[in-house]
Amino acid sequence: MALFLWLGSQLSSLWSNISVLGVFLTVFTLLLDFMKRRKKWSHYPPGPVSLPFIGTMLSVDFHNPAHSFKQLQKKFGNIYNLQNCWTNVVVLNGYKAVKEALVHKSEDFADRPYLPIYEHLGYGKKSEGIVLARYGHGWKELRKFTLSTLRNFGMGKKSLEERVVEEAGFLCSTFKSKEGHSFNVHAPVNNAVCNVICTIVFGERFDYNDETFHKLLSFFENFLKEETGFLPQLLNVVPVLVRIPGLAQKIFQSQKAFMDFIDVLIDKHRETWNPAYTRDLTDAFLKEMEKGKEAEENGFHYNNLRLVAADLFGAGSETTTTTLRWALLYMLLHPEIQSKVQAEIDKVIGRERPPTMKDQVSMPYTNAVIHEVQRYGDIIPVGLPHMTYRDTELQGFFIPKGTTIITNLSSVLKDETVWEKPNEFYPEHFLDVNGQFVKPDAFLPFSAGRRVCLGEQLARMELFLFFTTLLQKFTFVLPEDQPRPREDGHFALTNSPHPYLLQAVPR
Ligand code: HEM
Repeated sequence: MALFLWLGSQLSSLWSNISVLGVFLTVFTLLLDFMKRRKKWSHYPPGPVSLPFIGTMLSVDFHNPAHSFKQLQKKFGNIYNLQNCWTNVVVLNGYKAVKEALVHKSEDFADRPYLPIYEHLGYGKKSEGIVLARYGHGWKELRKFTLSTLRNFGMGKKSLEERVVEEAGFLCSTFKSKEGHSFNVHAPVNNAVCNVICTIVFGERFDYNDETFHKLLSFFENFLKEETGFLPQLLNVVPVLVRIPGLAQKIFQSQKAFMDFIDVLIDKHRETWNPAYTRDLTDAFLKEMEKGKEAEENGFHYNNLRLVAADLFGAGSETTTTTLRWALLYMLLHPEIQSKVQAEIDKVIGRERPPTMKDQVSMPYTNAVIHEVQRYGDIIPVGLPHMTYRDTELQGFFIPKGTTIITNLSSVLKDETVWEKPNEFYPEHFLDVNGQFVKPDAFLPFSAGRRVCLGEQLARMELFLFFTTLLQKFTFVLPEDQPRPREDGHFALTNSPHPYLLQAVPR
């Protein structure tokens, strides 16, 4: 009995000790969390109340961040702060704030935050590719190399232009094979756009019916879905979670499969490599790698080759495909605009000769329509995350080094202080009173400054050549049995149209 009493008293004292310890730990953790979230700076941008541990993450719908950012802009103004757990985030809204940061203070805002969710793909301190690379020597070297290689392969010159025109021909044949029946343009347009990147990176294109090609494209589509929503955001700011063995591979299966695919293509390529003859970007990269230690230190090693190839696929395919899908959707919704574009094509190019980039200057209306598709389609609404490279100041606010910056491009492309009809499809935004093409400064779908889209020239060439070739050969109509397509988009890093069907009637 005495033993039981003694045990009981020991247990109760242990329990009260545990309780005290628990209370102490809770208070300590809350205090630590409070200290980490406390802003010690004066003139820091305002923002919503930050909750323990999760900060302001509940203030943002990560499936539609542009909408949340717009609501927060109404409350806190053009520059406000958010807190993803303990990561400081500042969101920039409207043309003035975004331009001042990206253009006038370009270097201050040129860094990228480190994103641990990509570690399982081989991304790390010495292998960053271009898109996610921290601002510095390695990024500069790879960006310079990629830009000059693209240029040498004809970016802005005739040979790449010819390849795009040829690909537009294949795309037209696929549309023609539908014989006027309703179909979804997503897959064929994606095939055509991916083939342009494939030609640049691996020197070859795929047949649209190729099984391997279909697999690659479906991995990539899921790749984007996997990095959308609350969970990836959480894993990026609490990296210890993403480093739990096997977890990233499980959550990001398609990303891994996509990367494995890139590895197979590079390995196949290496087998047939001849240093005397550069076929494509992979060959040019392999040649740099041969230059030895210095080249390796500049970032020319195998892992970066995989990441640069993946970057070009990632950044260059979905973006252009989505823009073209919006373009055809707007033609269905605005047949009178489609007719005006076709009239200009008939006048300047005719029905037979393929379009060339030289035609662009003589086609202000078509050019205005393509620009308006990019503005209104708003395909990368919240840009890619930047990070401050040093302490800086913006419109009277202090922003410390290492702050994650969101450049809300949607708020620029639809800035009510700049555009006459921000929420309508209105090609006249890009025409002067004489019907000549003009480009307002707030046209920033490719962003601006040091991290401006590296593929802008290529993308603009693809948009012009694919769009004019398609409208030269077909009139796009809404099938009678189909509802009017939705004009609002679906967000998964890009803002893309909901699936729709059309009929391509040969002209
Ligand atoms: C309509 C098509 C496209 C749009 C709207 C677009 C838009 C963008 C945007 C908004 C960024 C982020 C810039 C920033 O961080 O401020 C970006 C970055 C980038 N884009 Fe594009 N892009 C398009 C096509 C392409 C193509 C075809 C390529 C490839 C050849 C490409 C390669 C890149 C790369 C490599 C970056 C990262 C640049 C860096 O961090 O230095 N893009 N793009």
